[in-house]
Amino acid sequence: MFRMIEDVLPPEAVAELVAIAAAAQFVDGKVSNPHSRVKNNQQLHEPQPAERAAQIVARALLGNREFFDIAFPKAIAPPLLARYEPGMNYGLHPDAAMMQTPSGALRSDLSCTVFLADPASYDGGALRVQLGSGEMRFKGKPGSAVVYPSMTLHEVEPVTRGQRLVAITFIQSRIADPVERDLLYELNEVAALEGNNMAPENFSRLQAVQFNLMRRWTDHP
Ligand SMILES: O=C(O)CCC(=O)C(=O)O
Ligand SMILES: [Fe+2]
Repeated sequence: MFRMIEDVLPPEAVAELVAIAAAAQFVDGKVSNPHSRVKNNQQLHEPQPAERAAQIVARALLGNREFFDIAFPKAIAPPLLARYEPGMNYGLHPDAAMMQTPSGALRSDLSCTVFLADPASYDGGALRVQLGSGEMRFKGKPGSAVVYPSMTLHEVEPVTRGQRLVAITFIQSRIADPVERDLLYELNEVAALEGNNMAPENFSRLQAVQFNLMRRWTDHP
């Protein structure tokens, strides 16, 4: 499932992240993927500002109802600020299945980019997700986020002007299977939208289906 979520971060949070990025040192993005031959960006590596940035973005995502409903998050990797200057890109790649985080290993089911720069302020730099012989391209406004399956091949197109600043993170979902996750999201949405129009006894039966699918499909702790 591919979802753009608007206004994950309020303008003040975007401004704080932009200020953190402006004041901090960025390093070659290869620090976290030393063997990558396609990663050509920069990332924030100074512990204190990186921690503050991660906290702002993680809190906003986990507090966002739409994100919660779509992702069924069990754990998220500390969001990382990444920067692309003219000439930088991140060539076509899949995201690793397992990642180490301070709170343990995480299986990456969903990937997320939170956009922090005004799309008019840079050229290029779209996130392009390959879908067979088709594609989806995302270049969101500041504070918006795109959530997409980590199993896709995707790339960040070369930036040719300005600076692309984003926060990126990876999410382990309580529902590992993408088809099951999307089915339950749809069912929950329809139940939330139409439940009040149903006879109460039918709504209870529908809820039993929602809850029992959740029991069957979620990872056991
Ligand atoms: O910068 C982005 O939007 C995505 C970067 C990416 O694909 C990654 O870090 O794995
Ligand atoms: Fe990626």
